[in-house]
Amino acid sequence: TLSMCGLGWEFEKAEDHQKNPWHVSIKIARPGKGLESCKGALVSEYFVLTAAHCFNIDDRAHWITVDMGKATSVNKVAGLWSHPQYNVGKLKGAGIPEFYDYDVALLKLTQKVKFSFDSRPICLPCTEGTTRALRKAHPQTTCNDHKRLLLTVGEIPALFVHEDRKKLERKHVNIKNGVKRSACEADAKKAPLYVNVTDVKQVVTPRFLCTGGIDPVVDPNTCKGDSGGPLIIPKGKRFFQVGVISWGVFDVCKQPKRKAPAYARDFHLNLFTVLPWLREKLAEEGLGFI
Ligand SMILES: CO[C@H]1CCN(Cc2c(C)cc(C)c3[nH]ccc23)[C@H](CO)C1
Repeated sequence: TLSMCGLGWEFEKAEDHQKNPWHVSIKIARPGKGLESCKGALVSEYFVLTAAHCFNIDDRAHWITVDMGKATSVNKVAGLWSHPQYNVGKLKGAGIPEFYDYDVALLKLTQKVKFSFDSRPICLPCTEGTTRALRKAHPQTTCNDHKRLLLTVGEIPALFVHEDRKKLERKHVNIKNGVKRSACEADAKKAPLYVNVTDVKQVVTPRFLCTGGIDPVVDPNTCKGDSGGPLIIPKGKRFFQVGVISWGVFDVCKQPKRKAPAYARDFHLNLFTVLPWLREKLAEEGLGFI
């Protein structure tokens, strides 16, 4: 059957993971180095989409586990593919210690996920599932139509999910995709590691979507632990992933008492900018890329 992507159970009594059935928690247990955690989104029967910066070059698949919220099982990982153009140290020579361009990765699970109330994939751009979910299912629907419908020019209402002690909280933000975009991106220079940045375009490449700040409204900010989670556009009771949480200027979880400054912005990898890589890696998943 054609599994419906991006469908969450909206009943008030529904469990968090039934409301956000794509949300996964990723743990990396490096021998002798403790535990690192990130978030991700289930995007097909075998694949989870997350951020490349969650992993090191020498991380092994068998150090990674994926938790979908069911108390019982965690999933083991058969493979890890970071985007080939991701290179965190690329600008070290220019005094820029961390570079987040192309910050996206796919994990392949060892077992196929049986879709259920609390495990179901989110809709990805330029797939048949998204065409159906957008109710634009006339055969001529193109990938550009998806972009036009999802990434409208202006402020785009979006959300991400923050996980706090197993509780999932939806955080509502605005993607600055119009006249407010350059102000959003300019605040990247306020990040602690970016004191040597002369032109913000060195670190905010065309691969990013920008949220946060206080204009038009105060946006909640991401924490380091939110890395890899999906940036989601809700549309007509369905949920579409347009970004991957990549990095932020200010980690609100590090200083929970402190109010986030107006320059606290968050940057997300725009999935429309990595479609060839997504198509290639997910070619066998039956997502029907258009
Ligand atoms: C360029 O300099 C900054 C890069 C990233 N930042 C850490 C960080 C990461 C890695 C990932 C996500 C999702 C974050 N959300 C908020 C902070 C934050 C720190 C600032 O806290 C330094």
